[in-house]
Amino acid sequence: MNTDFAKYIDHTLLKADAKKDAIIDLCNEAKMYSFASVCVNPTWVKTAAEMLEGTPVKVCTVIGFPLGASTTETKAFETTSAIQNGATEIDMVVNIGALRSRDDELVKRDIQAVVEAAADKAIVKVIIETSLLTDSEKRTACELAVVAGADFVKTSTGFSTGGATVEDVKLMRAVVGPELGVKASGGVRSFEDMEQMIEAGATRIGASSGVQIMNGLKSKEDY
Ligand SMILES: O=C[C@H](O)COP(=O)(O)O
Repeated sequence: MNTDFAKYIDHTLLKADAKKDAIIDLCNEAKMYSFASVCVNPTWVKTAAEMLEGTPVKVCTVIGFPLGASTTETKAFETTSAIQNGATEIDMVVNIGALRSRDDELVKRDIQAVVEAAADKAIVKVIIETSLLTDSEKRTACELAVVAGADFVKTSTGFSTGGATVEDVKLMRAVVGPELGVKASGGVRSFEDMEQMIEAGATRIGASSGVQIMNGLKSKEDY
């Protein structure tokens, strides 16, 4: 386990009403704590990239977010545009309806289009939205993400009926094997939550509570 816990965290602000000041604060916090990335909506990628230029903090954005119901062409265009604006991490939402309809070919093609658009300029994490899926659908989504060439699978948007659970992270890790990334996101609020997700197999944490999580670590160390 990497004990540099900050490097697990994608410091996230995806709320629709997030103002520019809040995005600037997010970037400053990410620099201060040396988080892995900031995760912002596409409209804020350019601002974040300018603020974080020359720092190790990456710019992550979301594609087909939060429903996953955009067309494949739209997701590919969003990806190209985000990369042009400075994103190097792409968190796409899988086509949940197609997955649940067992249209595995569309689900795979959708992911492949984003992977191809990202090429060697960005990594791709596939949000499968576990709270809406059966365990069998979770497994299928992870298998298709692997076949389609994704770099990570990710539990949740944080905008649906539920977030990350230890059981789902374990299931996803078991399906994708030891090499692919697994990102736990949605409802990770404390250092203890993060530790449990890492123990279960998560290699990245998506959280809007990144500072709170790190303060929890500090309290533990000071104890
Ligand atoms: O990773 C993306 C999620 O929206 C973060 O969810 P959260 O706000 O519950 O931490």
